[in-house]
Amino acid sequence: MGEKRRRQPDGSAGSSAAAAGERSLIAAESCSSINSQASGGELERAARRQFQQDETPGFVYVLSVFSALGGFLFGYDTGVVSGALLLLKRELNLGALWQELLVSSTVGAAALSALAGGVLNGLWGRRPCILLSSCFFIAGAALLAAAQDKETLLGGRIVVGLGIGVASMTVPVYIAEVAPPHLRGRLVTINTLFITGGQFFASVVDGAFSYLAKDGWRYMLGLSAVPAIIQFFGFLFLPESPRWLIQKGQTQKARRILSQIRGNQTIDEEYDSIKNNIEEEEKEVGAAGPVICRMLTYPPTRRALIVGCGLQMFQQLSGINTVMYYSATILQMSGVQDDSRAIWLAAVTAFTNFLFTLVGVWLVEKVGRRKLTLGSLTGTTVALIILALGFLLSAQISPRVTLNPTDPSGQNSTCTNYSYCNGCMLDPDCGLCYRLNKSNVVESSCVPVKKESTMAAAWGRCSNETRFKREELFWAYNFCPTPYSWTTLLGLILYLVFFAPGMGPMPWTVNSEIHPLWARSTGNACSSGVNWIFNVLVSLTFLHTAEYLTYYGAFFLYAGFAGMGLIFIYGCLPETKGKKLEEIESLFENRLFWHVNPGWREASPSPWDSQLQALS
Ligand SMILES: O[C@H]1[C@H](O)[C@@H](O)[C@H](O)[C@@H](O)[C@H]1O
Repeated sequence: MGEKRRRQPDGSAGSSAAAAGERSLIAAESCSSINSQASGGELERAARRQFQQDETPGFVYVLSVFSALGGFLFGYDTGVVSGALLLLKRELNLGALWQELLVSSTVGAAALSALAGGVLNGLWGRRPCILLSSCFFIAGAALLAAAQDKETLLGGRIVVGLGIGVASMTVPVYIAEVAPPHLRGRLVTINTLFITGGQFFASVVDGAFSYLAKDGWRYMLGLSAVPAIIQFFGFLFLPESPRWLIQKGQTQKARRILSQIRGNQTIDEEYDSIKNNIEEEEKEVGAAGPVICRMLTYPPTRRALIVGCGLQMFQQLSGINTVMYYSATILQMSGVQDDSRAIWLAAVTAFTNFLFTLVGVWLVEKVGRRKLTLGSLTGTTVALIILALGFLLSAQISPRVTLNPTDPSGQNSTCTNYSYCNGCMLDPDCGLCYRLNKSNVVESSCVPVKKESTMAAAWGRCSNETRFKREELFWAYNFCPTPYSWTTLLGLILYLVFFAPGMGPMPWTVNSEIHPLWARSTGNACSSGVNWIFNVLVSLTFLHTAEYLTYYGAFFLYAGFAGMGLIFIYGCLPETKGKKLEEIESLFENRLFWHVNPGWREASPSPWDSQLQALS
């Protein structure tokens, strides 16, 4: 199979590209004869414009945007819950266990349904799976908005999670299968742009409805029905992936859809190449036995699976979701005291993530997947070290506890045993009550936190919010007032600036393209499952990790994981930019880590590059 692929013209982007290329060549030639003075730059731009016009009919964008609504819902539903919980815990009197259940049930359900989504994608196709996920989103939103008790809320969050899992594994695959090679990376990355856009929108909605103390959460959780309904009706009219149809032998329908997607181009060569590839793969790997077993016993697909799952694992191990889910807490720890100010600053964090994912959309087809991921993870590692140093500095100059009041009920509390704020901050049951003299902490005491709200102490000077504010007392839960807070803030911003363009989107983008068609659904199901499982592990253990290792220890740990990720990516991730999906399997013919394959570093020339070569 590798042999045959090598016989294909190197770097060619397929038949449609060739056909379109011919037209662009003619166009560019006539252009140069009209104006023989035209500079190389103008000629290049003209050829590129012409080529891209022919190559990318608007329909591909319509398909991508409608399917990426699944990404938007993934981001919205995972992001909105933190704000909704602030209101819910007061209205329904939710304890810590129920709060954790409402957050992690969604992510757990997403992990299971992403894994099951592989089978469904193979059996039913991509379109029914996208429709199914929008049904889950609509049903979940309705349940949540109408919930009268916490059990219904839990049911709604599980249903939403089922939708997220199926969408997260299907959408990138669908977009990759309908996109032309030169735009595939960019279009799949748009899905992650929609994820981070959903997270940002959720934080704005959280901020806006946080003032509506009664029922505000119903709007927050129910609003996601709107994009889900749009997606559902849109997809009733949108087509199945032609690659999946060819695999299932529905060749006539596949041809019709392929020509609809490719607009005015001839599709014969693209169609033949997909079809030959499927036939060859069946001959070589056989069609018997479960797909996962065939993937594991055939070296190129086994390697692609390791790379795909490894990328998703390191994405989560570098701590993105502790930063996203706990950004309000991190900001409070760095000294932002007010609850609603922290919510709005968390919206700024989400916006930074969104904005820099946009940079990734722009860069992915320019610098390629490999360089983008390596650069992004290097910056992320440095930012994690800065974050950790910020916490370390804060811990080292942690203010002393100077007062030791006794519990009026006579009970012994561990809080009053701490002599420094740092110990007090790391104990989830305690907070620091203090006064400020200029910027120095004075008259400080470590006392138990109220059970119902972390905004005040259980007893003593800081137990009544309005009173202690009037008396110019401050209450610090989860943070210590120090002059080094800005280091943490800087680390947080730098983290997002580096993470968002590469490590955020590339694991999804690369996974959508590295598996051959017969293994694509299963490969993506496994890697998305790994993503969700590590998401749960990292976000659920964050607070405990911080308790045992301290905050700086936790962030040094994530920096260590990110460093390991760098070695993994350097040794294993090939460049897939500009390659046809059918060509990519040959990149995994060599053993991982064996030597860094020189072919990996440089992307093959893009289709219009070869046209320009022909012109010169
Ligand atoms: O790629 C996405 C994105 O980076 C999100 O911000 C994050 O919350 C997800 O876990 C991740 O998979």
